[in-house]
Amino acid sequence: MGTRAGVLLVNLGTPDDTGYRAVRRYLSEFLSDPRVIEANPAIWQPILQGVVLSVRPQKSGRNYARIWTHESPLRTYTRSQAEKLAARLAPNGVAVEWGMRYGNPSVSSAIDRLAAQGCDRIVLLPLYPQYSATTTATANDQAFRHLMRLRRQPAIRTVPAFPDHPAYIAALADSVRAGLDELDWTPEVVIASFHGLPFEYVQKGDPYPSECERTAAALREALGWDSNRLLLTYQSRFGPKRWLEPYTAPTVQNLAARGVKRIAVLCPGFLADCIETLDEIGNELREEFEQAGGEHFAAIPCLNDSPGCIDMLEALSRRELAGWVDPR
Ligand SMILES: C=CC1=C(C)c2cc3[nH]c(cc4nc(cc5[nH]c(cc1n2)c(C)c5CCC(=O)O)C(CCC(=O)O)=C4C)c(C)c3C=C
Ligand SMILES: [Fe+2]
Ligand SMILES: [Fe+2]
Repeated sequence: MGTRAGVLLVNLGTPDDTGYRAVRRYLSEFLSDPRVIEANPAIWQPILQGVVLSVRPQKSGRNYARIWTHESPLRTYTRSQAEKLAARLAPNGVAVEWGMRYGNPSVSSAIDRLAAQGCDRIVLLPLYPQYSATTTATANDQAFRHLMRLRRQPAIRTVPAFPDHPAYIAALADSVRAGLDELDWTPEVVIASFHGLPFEYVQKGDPYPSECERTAAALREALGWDSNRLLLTYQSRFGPKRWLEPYTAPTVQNLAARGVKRIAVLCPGFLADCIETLDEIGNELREEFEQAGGEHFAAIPCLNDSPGCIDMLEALSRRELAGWVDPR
């Protein structure tokens, strides 16, 4: 058997459909991950399986239905990113697969598909620019859990988070310029809204907020903007505890209350549009801004499968493939 390298893109995951059962199954897997909810399972599981999963899937399912195409957008974009990256790396004989930490296609099945293509060396690329134990680490955990069951284990390299990688920042800056060029108005303020995290996780050592700040700082520099023009906020608070601040929604409502009429919002922590960007920002936040007196609201799309995003994935992959395949 020769040697072959493969790249595995790992994203968060998404329900198979918007119905109660599928959303419940997905949320149950997601919210049972001890990397995500760091509570004692003996206490958390009864709460999760009881009150949380009897109410939340209905509400989430309705929200998913508002953004659903023939499937979840997160799945469409992650698949397309993998296909386009595969075309870039095929000349070097590198295989590319994609998997989801929760739901389908699973990380295990993706590793098996790479092995079936002869890959004995795998680059694991979690699709999160900013490191968090709740995302990056659990994506890698899931891959290693599968390797524990393999007699013939591939060699593995994990791609570190890339909060200010030049190709990432260039793609983001281009996406902001393109998003604003489409408007016939100019935003007074642009908001970079990142997914939030319980504050306690940061106190325990999760470096996530400083990674978000690195991204915001690099993006400001690329655009020539200061911190009044590009604000950093955190969205998607879940549960009663304190999460990272400032929260996105109250920030936007305060801006409107202070007379700001025109804002644009981007979500740099998400490489693919999903419920959090299309619905929570594109629908809910827009309504909240308008109800508070705002007049113009633009949601800038995620990098998705844009050429800039594929350039970035290719650069990250090639750096980690060094020594495994001939450069270019
Ligand atoms: C305690 C709960 C959660 C933590 C911690 C958390 C961290 C976290 N999540 C993302 C990226 C995504 N999250 C998405 C959806 C989502 N997240 C939570 C909860 C926590 N996330 C829930 C309950 C949900 C489901 C949606 C809902 O019911 O409203 C998604 C979108 C998935 C999709 O199908 O579209 C992404 C992507 C990051 C980056 C992060 C920590 C940094
Ligand atoms: Fe989340
Ligand atoms: Fe949300």
